[in-house]
Amino acid sequence: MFIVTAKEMYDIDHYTMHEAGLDGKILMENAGRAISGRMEKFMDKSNKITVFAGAGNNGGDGFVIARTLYNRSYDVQVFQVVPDQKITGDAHYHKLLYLNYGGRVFSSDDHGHLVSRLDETDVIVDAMVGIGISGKLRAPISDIAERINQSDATVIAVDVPSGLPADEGISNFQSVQADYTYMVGAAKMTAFLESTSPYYGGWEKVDIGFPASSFPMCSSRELWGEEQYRETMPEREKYAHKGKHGKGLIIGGSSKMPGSIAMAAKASLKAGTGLLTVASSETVIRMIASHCVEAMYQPVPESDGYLTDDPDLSVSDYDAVAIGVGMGRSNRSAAAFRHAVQDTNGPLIVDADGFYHVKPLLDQLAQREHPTVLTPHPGEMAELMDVSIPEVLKNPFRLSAEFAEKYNVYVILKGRHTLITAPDGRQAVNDTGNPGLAKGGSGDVLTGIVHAMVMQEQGIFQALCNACFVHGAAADWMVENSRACHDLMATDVIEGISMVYRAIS
Ligand SMILES: NC(=O)C1=CN([C@@H]2O[C@H](COP(=O)(O)OP(=O)(O)OC[C@H]3O[C@@H](n4cnc5c(N)ncnc54)[C@H](OP(=O)(O)O)[C@@H]3O)[C@@H](O)[C@H]2O)[C@@H](O)CC1
Ligand SMILES: Nc1ncnc2c1ncn2[C@@H]1O[C@H](COP(=O)(O)OP(=O)(O)O)[C@@H](O)[C@H]1O
Ligand SMILES: [K+]
Repeated sequence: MFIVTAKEMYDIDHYTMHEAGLDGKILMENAGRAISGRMEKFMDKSNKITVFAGAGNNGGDGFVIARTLYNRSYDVQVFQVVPDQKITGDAHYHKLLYLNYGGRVFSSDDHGHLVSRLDETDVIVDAMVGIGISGKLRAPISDIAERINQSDATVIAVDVPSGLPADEGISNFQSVQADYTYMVGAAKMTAFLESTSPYYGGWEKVDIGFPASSFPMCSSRELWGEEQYRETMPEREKYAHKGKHGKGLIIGGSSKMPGSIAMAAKASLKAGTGLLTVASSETVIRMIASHCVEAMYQPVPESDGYLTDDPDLSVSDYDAVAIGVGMGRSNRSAAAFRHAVQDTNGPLIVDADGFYHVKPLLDQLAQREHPTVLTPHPGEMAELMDVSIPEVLKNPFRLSAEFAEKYNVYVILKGRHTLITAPDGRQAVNDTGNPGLAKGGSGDVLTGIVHAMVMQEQGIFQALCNACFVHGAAADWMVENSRACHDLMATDVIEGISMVYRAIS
């Protein structure tokens, strides 16, 4: 499923109507029909349905929904939230059809009727404003949005909850709070931002006949889910040997944080790494070796509990190197990062305090021949980019794309909706995971899975998307079957990897 900005959606519309030749009235008919069919799961014939229709094509969708439901004998009324003369074009055509079928349209200026109808309404259809919104909701629609939000009815939004644009970058907004949103044709960016996604309620996408080819032409952003995982995740060959599945190195740990590297190492092995070496201090190795007996261990010197560089550590001998987990921010470790950045001869994954150490090396990352993968959460991303955390949360798509391109890195911006960005601008949002992951150690597990995935036979971008998918799906499986969000531990997530691999292939 593609994720679009308003411009990209309008480009898809334009291509469909003007290149492929499908009439806009038919698109609107398809949208309204698809949504009215699906929303029947929220209601029965005894329910009262009230459609709020605006002036644009979003309102047009509302008139099609009203006609379709009216024609199926539902008790439907439409409240038009703009004067008659504002309804033009395809929306006007569908308003007339609805009237010709016997439907009734009322003005939202008739407050008495509006209030009494809202009191008895079971289902509200919000078709006031879609992706054509500019700025904050204006009166009277802003007042009606408030009334809708106070009502007890089930609120179904058409395309977007009125008040939200498709694009990221907003902070001052007012929106209808939907229980469920039917997004037309493609998912909209704001469905994945922390501040706006809750207004969508549950959601799904409805297909209305846009040519499949129009989406990749206009957007390079997609939602990554089970379908994409199944399509891209490589099978293990019958004659596979351990060398085929990656000889990996993980460098990290400090005496204060020995567990991080243990979890990353276990997750890497669980996720499929053929042969794993853990480079850490002797102190850390003594603490963790019995917890991950499958790994090999390479002691490196330490100072005051922090790793220092070991010039004899042959990072170039490995297929992928992950560095940073549990390492801390001591300048004693800086040389170890320079060494890894200069000499690693394959994908290099940097996580956690590693960002502190690679920030001065970003220009060197840009010159690397092999992929570099950074896995920050929003706080770490803000620090890397010298912007505030609210700025990152407001513009995750744009900031990730700018950073990835500038420094030639892959960025995994972690969160409820983890965003994966390639240096060429491709982006994917991972669909799996739950609040049980909001616990120290979850990120270390992700690093281990990423480390394993980049060594399997798949494109690097797919590998990162599949790593995020497996990480979230493992947590989901555990929460559905044997844990709750409260007690889910990062080590449980490692256990869940097996369940994902067994259940989905
Ligand atoms: N072929 C297609 O195009 C298809 C489009 N589709 C559907 O169309 C939707 C896009 O339609 P669209 O482009 O007509 O814009 P739309 O979202 O209805 O908004 C425009 C209206 O909103 C108003 N308005 C703006 N800002 C406002 C504010 N702050 N506060 C209050 N009002 C505000 C603005 O008023 P004005 O500024 O003109 O006075 C104007 O009346 C899309 O989301 C999908 O549902 C599907 O059917 C598939 C086919
Ligand atoms: N509410 C949530 N829903 C889904 N995934 C989440 C949620 N909270 C955290 N995660 C995931 O958990 C991981 C947390 O990583 P991070 O913050 O680096 O943790 P730590 O460094 O403490 O191990 C990320 O992969 C993130 O996407
Ligand atoms: K809407």
